[in-house]
Amino acid sequence: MTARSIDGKAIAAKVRADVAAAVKQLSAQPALAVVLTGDDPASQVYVASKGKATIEAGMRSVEIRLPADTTEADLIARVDALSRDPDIDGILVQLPLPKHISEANVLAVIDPLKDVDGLTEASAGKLVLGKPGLRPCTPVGCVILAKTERPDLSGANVVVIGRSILVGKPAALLFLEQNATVTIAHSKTRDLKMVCRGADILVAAVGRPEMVRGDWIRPGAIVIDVGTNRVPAPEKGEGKTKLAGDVHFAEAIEVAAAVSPSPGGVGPMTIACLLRNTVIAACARRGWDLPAQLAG
Ligand SMILES: Nc1nc(=O)c2c([nH]1)NC[C@@H]1CN(c3ccc(C(=O)N[C@@H](CCC(=O)O)C(=O)O)cc3)C=[N+]21
Repeated sequence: MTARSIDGKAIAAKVRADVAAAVKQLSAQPALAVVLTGDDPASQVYVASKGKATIEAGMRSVEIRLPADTTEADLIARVDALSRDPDIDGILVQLPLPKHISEANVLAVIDPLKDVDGLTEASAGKLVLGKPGLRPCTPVGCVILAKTERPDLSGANVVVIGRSILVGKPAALLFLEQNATVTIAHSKTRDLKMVCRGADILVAAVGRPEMVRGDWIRPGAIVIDVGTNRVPAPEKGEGKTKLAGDVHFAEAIEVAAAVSPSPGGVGPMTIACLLRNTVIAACARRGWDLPAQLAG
């Protein structure tokens, strides 16, 4: 059996079209600020695609690139200035930050009303409590992709590999909100392969290229690959690299019912959800009605 490859690009294009139509109805242009500190490879990929998508959706993109040796105090001052700037609607501080900077201290100065990444204590608290709020983009993208294959996730066994604040933890809570039975697996999980084999929906968010092999997957499962890893690609020429997911795609596609590939799956959805959150944040903060395209 060969599985379906879930077309994240096409599904994201639909979300982006809705966002662009919504933006046209607003009385001013929302602005999204992105702060990139240092040179994490997954973050570089993200920045490249994001600015372009923001402008295509009719919004303003502000990009702040800081060197890896930026001090925590400097970064906090920059983020704080964005929080106070009335013309900025969304703030995204790219993670991971360089080791000498406390992520918690930096995230703490993001105005929760501008928290389009859903990473502040206010947003995380709302997610845990089941209150409406800005939800993290990548996890929302995972749920949307899973639902294209299985619209009712109620009672599904979901295994999330990875417990990061950016993906694993919020993804688990969002699947729980869909009434799934959720397991969070991680580096200390015993017999990880067998845990994964119990999954109807397997979400891989570990950051280890092709770690999930065919025999980790239950026949007929839905596999969502969140990994964005840069790996050497000598076939493309010396010193060249390519993107690889956390899932061994060629093996997975032989076992699963559907596989969301990386690239081409969750990545484009992350960007689409970020644009969507920016419009939602702008409307809430500025007291505008949320255009119908983004309601619900
Ligand atoms: N605060 C924060 N929020 C994030 O959401 C966040 C972050 N930090 N740090 C870095 C990671 C990584 N990330 C990606 C998003 C989209 C693609 C993406 O669109 N990838 C394309 C590939 C594009 C290409 O081929 O160059 C795809 O998967 O098809 C990749 C990576 C978001 N991240």
